[in-house]
Amino acid sequence: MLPWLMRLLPGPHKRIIALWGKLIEFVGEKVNEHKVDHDPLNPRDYIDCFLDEMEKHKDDTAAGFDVENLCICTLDLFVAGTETTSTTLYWGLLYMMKYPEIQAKVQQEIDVIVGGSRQPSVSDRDNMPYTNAVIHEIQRMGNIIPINLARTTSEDTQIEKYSIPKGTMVTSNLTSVLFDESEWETPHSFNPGHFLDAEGKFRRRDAFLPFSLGKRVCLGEQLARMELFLFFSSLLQRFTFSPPAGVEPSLDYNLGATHCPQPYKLCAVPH
Ligand code: HEM
Repeated sequence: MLPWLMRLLPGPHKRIIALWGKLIEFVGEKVNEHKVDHDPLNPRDYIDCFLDEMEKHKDDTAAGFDVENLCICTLDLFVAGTETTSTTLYWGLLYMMKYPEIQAKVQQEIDVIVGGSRQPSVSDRDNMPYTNAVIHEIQRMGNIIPINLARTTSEDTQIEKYSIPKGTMVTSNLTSVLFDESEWETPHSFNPGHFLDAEGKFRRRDAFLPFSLGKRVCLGEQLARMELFLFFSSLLQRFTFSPPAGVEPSLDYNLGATHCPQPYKLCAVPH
């Protein structure tokens, strides 16, 4: 927001800007290393593929394939893909401590479908509707990006009676959808039943939008969903999580880059 103003104003954000610069520099070094042995016939990763695109579009400066963009996009993947998934797992373990009966039902499903002799795999997910529903409910209640990311309108836009001029910063309120009282049976309670039909089969819900939607929907949605399933089910396969004796798990949160539970202690007892 107002990047030119932020650069001029003194304050703690200066440190963030400086550290961000260092990270960009680090990625720049990696890009240079890639250039040394880059083989267009054998791209090894995202940086190699981007370098190929740069070569293809070298006469089209408007295409956006330049080193600066490559560094920022590479860093975006790390920034967008780490704290989001870990914060969701923090909420997940917290809710499992708070609702031990739900945790026990997830473990029961894991025991039946996966057993103890192998790790869960993504192909198990379709056979584990309860676990899947619990993960969806963790994401709904966790609501880790409550007002989504800031975007800018690329053209004059009319939404019902509202005219939004080109170049306006807009954010969409994901909280209003994830807790919509006309969509969810018990919007403010942790209830995996939101994602289960009468027969206990998994059911999708249109108002489940933690990854947003549309053209700028989360690029990593499929990866994140895989990670959440694998980490969550593997952890519960091996451990039962409970609060330390005499502690009532608290849903208090910090609101920073994400909506995150306050640091908490848990006991992990082998299952
Ligand atoms: C639980 C995990 C995650 C959640 C809840 C989440 C949520 C979101 C949301 C709400 C947006 C903004 C969409 C919009 O502006 O309308 C977004 C964007 C994005 N996410 Fe995720 N995300 C998660 C994990 C990941 C992962 C694992 C990656 C990749 C490694 C990733 C990469 C991105 C990128 C690159 C964007 C920007 C897309 C663009 O600007 O077009 N995310 N994410």
